[in-house]
Amino acid sequence: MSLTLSEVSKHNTDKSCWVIIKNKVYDVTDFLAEHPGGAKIILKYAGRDATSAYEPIHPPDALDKNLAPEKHLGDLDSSSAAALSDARQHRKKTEDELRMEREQANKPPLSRILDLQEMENVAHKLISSKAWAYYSSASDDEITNIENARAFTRFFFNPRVMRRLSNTNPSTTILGFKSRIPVFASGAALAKLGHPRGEANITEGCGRTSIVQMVSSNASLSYAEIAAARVSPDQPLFFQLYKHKDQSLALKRIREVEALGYNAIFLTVDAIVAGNRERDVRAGWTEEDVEAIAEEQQGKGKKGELPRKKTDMEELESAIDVKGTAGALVANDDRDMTWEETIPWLRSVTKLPIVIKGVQCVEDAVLAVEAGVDGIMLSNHGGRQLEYAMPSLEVLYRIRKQRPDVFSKTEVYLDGGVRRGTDVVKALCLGATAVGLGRPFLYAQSAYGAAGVVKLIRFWNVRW
Ligand code: HEM
Ligand SMILES: Cc1cc2nc3c(=O)[nH]c(=O)nc-3n(C[C@H](O)[C@H](O)[C@H](O)COP(=O)(O)O)c2cc1C
Repeated sequence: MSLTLSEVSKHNTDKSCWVIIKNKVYDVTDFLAEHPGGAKIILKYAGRDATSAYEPIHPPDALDKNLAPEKHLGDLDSSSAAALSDARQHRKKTEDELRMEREQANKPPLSRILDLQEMENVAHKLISSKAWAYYSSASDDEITNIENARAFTRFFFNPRVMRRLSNTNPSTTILGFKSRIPVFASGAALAKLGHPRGEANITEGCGRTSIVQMVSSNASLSYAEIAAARVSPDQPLFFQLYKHKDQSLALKRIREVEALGYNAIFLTVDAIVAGNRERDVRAGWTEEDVEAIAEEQQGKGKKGELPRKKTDMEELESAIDVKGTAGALVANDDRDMTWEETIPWLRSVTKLPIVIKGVQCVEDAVLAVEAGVDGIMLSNHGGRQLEYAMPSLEVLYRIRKQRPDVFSKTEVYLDGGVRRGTDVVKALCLGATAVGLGRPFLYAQSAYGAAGVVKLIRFWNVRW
């Protein structure tokens, strides 16, 4: 069936809500209540094109997976599609888009980038303010995020000399999978916000440098697309699991990644409620304001008549509470996970190795070992969840001091603030098997695609 813009525009309420995504029309009326991002955000696009809001934050298979075939109403007719494309092309660019274009033209060559901070600076200039806010923000006053990195500055080496070093080899194994250096990409959502190829850049970069990528449950490509981006079929991929509160949906997700050949499950346990990332929330408002101005300029606002200003109470109640880009990502997470029930359940449904991601104190490291997991990942989600969680490196140090037996019973990984080769070495000296990096991979792929990811790994002077 082919539909016109005018037909679609009639379905613009919660009683009948149609949206256009990439020239296809969907009836999302029944889905409104189920949407992890909330109904209001979809209603904002009811009866019109939602592509630009939808695309960067949803994997391409989200609609197929979640809407019954009869809700896929058909294509826009060719003249409507042409009208939409024309409107898109002639849309006045925002200040932010113009800035990004300017910066892209002046991007420094990758060979001139010497460290992760420079890579981050380039990414900051190139990506949208919304992407920057989502990637860089952390909870509340961002203390834990800052301290994650600063913790590394509190530990010094006790350097030993006169040891044979010409034949050193930094490679290791993580859960039995070979890794060129003891570093991997921690699962971080929505890589497409920073670069159109998104997570596939990280997959290719990790494949080329023989390190492992952990893929986020909230990746912006489908898990299949990411698996397909591997440089060889045996390139290992770990899967970061957000466990859905509906056990059968959680199982469906596990079965999907098992079938695709993913090699381990990293169950995230530190994000069962959304972190309070205020910079991320503010970025959403800026976007809304820009849209409102654009609509006014394109004559969609009610020109001539002064709209009645809402009372403060009306404004408060009608505001779309999207909690930033991140707010909805964990909306369906299981909030009742326990050591006693969740780990045995996970063990019973999968043979893949299980790692707990988000251990933040010595006591829980010990409980994780007792629960029999294959690895523990000391992480506070890059300071994005519980503010004043202790820096991951400090937790590692405390485990080393108080419960060194943990290291002989399971593999211990860490992420949060790792930015230099010396940070990696400090974590290894304290007993970690390997370390993960979150933001740096997002920045590297945003700025330079897969080449940026390769460069990021090469920063640590490992030549190949
Ligand atoms: C504009 C029209 C939109 C449509 C038609 C739409 C549709 C969908 C669909 C079909 C899903 C998959 C549900 C699932 O996997 O359980 C989904 C998930 C989601 N949506 Fe939307 N969405 C829209 C806008 C938005 C916006 C603007 C946001 C954020 C501010 C958002 C945030 C999310 C999140 C966080 C998820 C969960 C992703 C995941 O579980 O992988 N959506 N949406
Ligand atoms: C933008 C962004 C998205 C993230 N998404 C996820 C996610 O989907 N699942 C998850 O377990 N952790 C997620 N994390 C946390 C990372 O896996 C990792 O723990 C953290 O980024 C490490 O800190 P670092 O950024 O200082 O390296 C995310 C982090 C960032 C910055």
